[in-house]
Parts: sequence; C-alpha cells; structure tokens
Amino acid sequence: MTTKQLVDQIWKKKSFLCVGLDVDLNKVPKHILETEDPIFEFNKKIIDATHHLAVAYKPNIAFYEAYGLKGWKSLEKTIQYLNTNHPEVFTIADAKRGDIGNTSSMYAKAFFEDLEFDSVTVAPYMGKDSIEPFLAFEDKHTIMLALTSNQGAFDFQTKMVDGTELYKQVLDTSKDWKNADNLMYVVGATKAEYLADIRSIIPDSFLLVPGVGAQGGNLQDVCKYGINDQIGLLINSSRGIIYASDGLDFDMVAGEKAKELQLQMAEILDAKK
Ligand SMILES: O=C(O)c1cc(=O)[nH]c(=O)n1[C@@H]1O[C@H](COP(=O)(O)O)[C@@H](O)[C@H]1O
Repeated sequence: MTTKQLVDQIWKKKSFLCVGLDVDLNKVPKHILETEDPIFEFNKKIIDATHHLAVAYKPNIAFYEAYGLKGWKSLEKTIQYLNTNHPEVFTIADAKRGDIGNTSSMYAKAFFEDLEFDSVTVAPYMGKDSIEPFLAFEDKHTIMLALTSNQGAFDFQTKMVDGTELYKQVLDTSKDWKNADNLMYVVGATKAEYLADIRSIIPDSFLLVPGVGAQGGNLQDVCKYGINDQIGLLINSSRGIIYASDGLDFDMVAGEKAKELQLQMAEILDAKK
C-alpha cells in the first residue's frame, strides 16, 4: 500500500485508528475457546465489528508465536482474511525485528512476501545495514522504534550521546538511509510531550503511536503536536478495544470502544480541514 492510499483511507473513514490484535487465550471469551481455531475466530469477529472504524490492524507476532505452529497458522488466516475482505486497511506485523543484512532480508521476505503485510516493526539497535533490507521493498513500510511507550525507554533512548538524545539521533540518522521514504517511526502515546521535538526532526513521516487505552496515553495530547499535513499518525489500541468485554457481546463492545476513539478522531480531522 502506498502512503497516499493510507492517507486517502484516513479521510474516507475519518479515522486514524489502528486496532491491535494481541490475542491472549486466557482473556478471550469462553465460548470462543470452543471453536476450532479460537485465535482466528476471535480476530475475525473483532475485524468484522471494527473494519469501518479502523484504517489499520496490528497483530503483535508474540501473541501468535506463543502458540507455536497453530498460532502461526492463525496469524496467516488473519492476514489473509484482512487482505481478501478489507484490502483497503493497512496491516502491521508487530515483530520488532532487525539483524545482520542477509538475516534482515529473510525477515522482510517472511512478512512482506510470504504473509503479505504492508509493514513490519523493527528495532534500530543494529543500525543502517540491519534496516535497509526492509526498506528495499517497494510500497512496503518499515516502522522503526524511536521513543517507546514503556518505562524502559528512559534506560537508553533518552540518554545523551554526543550531546543529543539517542532517540533523536535514530530519527535524524535514518533520514539518510536508502529508501528512507519507506520509514515510519514508533512513538509511544505516553511520551506525547516529546512530539514537538520529534516533529521538528521528521515533520513528514508517519508515526505509529501505541499506548492509548490500557497504558494511559491520551489521544488529544498526541494529536496536538503529532499531527501533520497528511495526518501522519496511526494510533493503536489493543487491550482497550479487544478485551473491553469477555462476554458473548465482546465484538459489539469492541466496536463501541473503537467508535469512541473514531469519533474523537473525526472531530480532530474536521478541525484540520
Ligand atoms: O511497536 C509497538 O507496537 C509498541 C511499541 C511501544 O512503544 N509500546 C507498545 O505498547 N507497543 C505495542 O503496542 C501494543 C499496545 O497494546 P495495548 O497497551 O494493549 O493497547 C502492544 O502490542 C505492544 O507490544
């Protein structure tokens, strides 16, 4: 998917919501566990209830790998379901990969070619040659961790290196990498106060912003400094939407939670016009 197609969808749906598909079988409703493939059944119901409200879906790969071969199969069925029935949505494999060049190429093939995701999350720690193999794929997007939502972000990311915070160096340096147009960045919603600085370095890039809902990040705070001319934000909520109810009505309640966020986004978009 091209960035323009993503931006068009944002305006069409009046939403920049990303629904996180982090399926934990200890949290899904009991009746779903009785189906043959509970992870896929759960995802299918969540997607059916939210696809008109969300522009992106982000399965976190850990939640599938944890169930071995069966989990991987459920992931494959989920992405096929999205690509077949809702080809307009932007799909994110949240895998946080990155390794020496030839290994990164294989990770990129796995997520972009075999599973046909639009994007994958990567960690910048191993540097340029670990990320450029992902950037080589046309109309695919590589979403690099910049300033994460967790407490551990302060262990390394905000430390001063040569007079600049490390996360700012990550942003600035990566702008010169080959095919840098295919880069997006992760900034946690819990770090909204950093967004003005971040936008001064990467004014035009898309940001994946997890951390609203369960982690306490605030949508309005993120938009205040994070939004740009092409909106440039994908705001993710996982647990706040998919586990809002563990009853028979879980999909309906997930739809309501998604709608609450979408309505706030529509208001923000209307004010931008
Ligand atoms: O890359 C991510 O998506 C990510 C980065 C980050 O800084 N913080 C963060 O929470 N995430 C992911 O975003 C999702 C957040 O889930 P909830 O807190 O349940 O909305 C999880 O899949 C996390 O792994």
